[in-house]
Amino acid sequence: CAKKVKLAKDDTNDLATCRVLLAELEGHQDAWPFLSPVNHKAVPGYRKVIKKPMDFSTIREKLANNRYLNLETFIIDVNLVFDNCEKFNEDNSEIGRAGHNMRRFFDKRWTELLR
Ligand SMILES: Cn1cc(C(=O)NCCN)ccc1=O
Repeated sequence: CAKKVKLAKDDTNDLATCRVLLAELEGHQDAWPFLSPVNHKAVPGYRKVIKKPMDFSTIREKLANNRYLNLETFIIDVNLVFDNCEKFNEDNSEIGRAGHNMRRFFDKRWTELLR
């Protein structure tokens, strides 16, 4: 739009960008541990250790209900998924490795889309 303050970032396409990024995360072959909330009844210790659970289906729900203020608050939730994973899982484990792979993929994609 014309006549905006020069320093303001153009956030017009941020919602579409979040939807694209989330779809790509969900479609990744290593997304399986993160597609739905961790079942804390089936995973001993999870509820006590992880203070703010997050997963891709919860992010999709929040996006659909306009719960993200901007791209940054969306990225904070995506990173929460990976930070929780690192906290609870050994690096050298199936789920730990999936988390590292997904974080690497996400970092690459959002910088490509926004830089
Ligand atoms: C992200 N995460 C997932 C699980 C899990 O068991 N997910 C169900 C996969 N079918 C356990 C711990 C953990 O940190």
